[in-house]
Amino acid sequence: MASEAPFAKMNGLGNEIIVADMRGRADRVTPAAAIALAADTATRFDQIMAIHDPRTPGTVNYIEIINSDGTHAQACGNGTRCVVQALSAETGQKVFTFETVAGILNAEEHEDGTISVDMGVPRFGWQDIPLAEEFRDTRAIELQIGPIDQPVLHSPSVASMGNPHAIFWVDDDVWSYDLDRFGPLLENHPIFPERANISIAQVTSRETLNLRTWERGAGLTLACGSATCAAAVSAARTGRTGRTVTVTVPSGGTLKIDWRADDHVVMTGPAEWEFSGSFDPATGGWTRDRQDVA
Ligand SMILES: N[C@H](CCC[C@H](N)C(=O)O)C(=O)O
Repeated sequence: MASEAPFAKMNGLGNEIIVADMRGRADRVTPAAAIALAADTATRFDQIMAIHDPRTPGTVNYIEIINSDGTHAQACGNGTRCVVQALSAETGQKVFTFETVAGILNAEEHEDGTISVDMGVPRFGWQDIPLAEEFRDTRAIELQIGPIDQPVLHSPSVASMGNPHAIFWVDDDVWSYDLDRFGPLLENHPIFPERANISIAQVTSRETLNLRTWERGAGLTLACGSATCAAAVSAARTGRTGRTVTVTVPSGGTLKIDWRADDHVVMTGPAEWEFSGSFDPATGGWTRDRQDVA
């Protein structure tokens, strides 16, 4: 058995995150370990952010992102803020360049403790999402759920923030939809060969949105950073809002999204530490650090 690795249970606006310190070791967090940690109420999480030694000069760490079902994700905005806060608390460093499977990611902790993550450039081509068939205009694709002549949700915008997103626009309260019922059907719809994160968005002004997300591989979450970015850019490119918006997520918190003139999407918000422990990356067996016990 490999030795135990330190971890911190954190959250980004209620998005449940485990930051796993895998620096200085060659093993990986296994899908079995992820599934075991997700099944335990104390360590229940939406994503594990596994911090590994850097692979590329100019980056501080390689980060692997694992969903609660044991599958991998290419992006996790809320988790990235948690990684920044954990590393900043350890080293005092404020500006970071990470590498993920989707590329290079820059992030910065501000004086007030909030953290901005440059989530990169959104992609809108149907092959980039990816979709299973050609759609020239991904601002609204043909996809609906509910009765054929009276769909409950229809014509989502789709976007890639490194990971696939579909955003369904609604006029009324985002809470009036059974996302726990529609989410799994849409996540696994054949139009999305790599599945997709499914969101419902209500535009409340030129600068504000309400958003709920069913996450691929994790289900309903209290916040999803990359979905917030995908919703913000989709709202702007469909003329619903300007390029800077504040998005209210299910936890009641807000994320600020700025789709900059250079096409990069910058997400700003908080991160919160809950407790620390150590775990076995092969099995998910874990213990809480003693100083955390009241
Ligand atoms: N919670 C994450 C997104 C996780 C996306 C993941 N569920 C996927 O498979 O793409 C965030 O804050 O961006």
